[in-house]
Amino acid sequence: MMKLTQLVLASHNAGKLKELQAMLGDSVQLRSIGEFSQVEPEETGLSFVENAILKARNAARISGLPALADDSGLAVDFLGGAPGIYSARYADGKGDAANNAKLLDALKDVPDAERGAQFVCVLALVRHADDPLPILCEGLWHGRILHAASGEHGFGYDPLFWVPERNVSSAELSPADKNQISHRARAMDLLRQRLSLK
Ligand SMILES: O=P(O)(O)OP(=O)(O)OP(=O)(O)OC[C@H]1O[C@@H](n2cnc3c(O)ncnc32)[C@H](O)[C@@H]1O
Ligand SMILES: [Mg+2]
Repeated sequence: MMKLTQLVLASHNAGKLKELQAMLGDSVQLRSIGEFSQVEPEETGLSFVENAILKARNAARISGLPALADDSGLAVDFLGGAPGIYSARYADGKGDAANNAKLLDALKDVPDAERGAQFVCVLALVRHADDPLPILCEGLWHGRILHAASGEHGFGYDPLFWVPERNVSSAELSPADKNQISHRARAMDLLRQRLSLK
């Protein structure tokens, strides 16, 4: 693998950029695809892997730089793994607050024992738009869906995600703590190994 000093992050989500740059440290500079284009590609894949590759190729094509994409979401056991790859679009694109309200409603009266869920993160790295061998790394984070939102940190579904190993919601973890144990942290650990960073 060539030495990477600059990567474009194929994401319009500021929360992801912050977390991924913090995890990478100074070794690699992450530039946002927002510097190059405001148009978001349609996420037409049927899996996190397909959507991550699609976003990475699109960003590499637009920027001319090697590209990293993060496709992630929340899979809720009681909902058969939904919202899954549709997590960002769960409430028809109305945003995080609407997504969280819809999830709480879908789990109304569901007891704690049946509220298990996993955050999923797939990172895809392509060296150029037509790269025939994207690097793929995944991470899972097991927890439970709370009955009400709690905490101010993070983004997305963090206020509803109970982290059993810490007894807090993931929005109550400090950013540094979340970045040690999250689905994204696990995927990034693998990516760093693949790239011989560390
Ligand atoms: O596609 P890009 O531009 O990267 O940004 P996005 O926000 O649309 O990202 P996804 O398509 O991967 O959808 C991810 C969804 O899962 C949520 N999500 C992912 N990681 C999360 C985390 O660490 N904490 C809370 N919610 C998370 C996030 O809020 C979105 O609703
Ligand atoms: Mg998206």
